[in-house]
Amino acid sequence: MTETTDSPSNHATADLIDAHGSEIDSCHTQFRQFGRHRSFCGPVRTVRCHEDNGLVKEILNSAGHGAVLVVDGGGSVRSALLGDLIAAAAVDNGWSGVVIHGAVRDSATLETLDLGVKALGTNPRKSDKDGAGRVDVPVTFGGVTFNPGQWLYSDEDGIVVSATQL
Ligand SMILES: O=C([O-])CC(=O)C(=O)O
Repeated sequence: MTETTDSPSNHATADLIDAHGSEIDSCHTQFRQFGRHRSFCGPVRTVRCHEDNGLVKEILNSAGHGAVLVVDGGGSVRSALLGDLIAAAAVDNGWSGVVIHGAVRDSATLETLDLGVKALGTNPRKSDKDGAGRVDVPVTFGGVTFNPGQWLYSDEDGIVVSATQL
């Protein structure tokens, strides 16, 4: 059987670490999977915010061009930074995934969406929408600094980040 070269299945994180371990970083945060896409990859965009998802909503409502939005919510699970409506907008706008160092809600619906979603956990409480935070700045968690423009590969085993597309 022939597999296409851009299939995420060719980018198992364990294989990437075995092949490129000294050049790529592996995030040690233990995320849960939420979206229907268990394997996803793409160039990194970032948001840093705290219990306010105004910027997350704005960015995921703009064209994603196959990118992965990495949201550093400071690890707070006191409110959700993503729910089903914003996630559906991300699908419509061509994002491949969202990694949230924080919480999501509407998790049953997230399971049905053609999107990769990783987050620490869930909380039904919604976040503020003041738009406080920063866009496309380096963000750090799980021993990894995620820089806009790097490539992120995610699957059931974890998340790895490379300076270039692998
Ligand atoms: O609006 C929010 O804060 C999150 C949410 O519930 C959604 O995306 O549907």
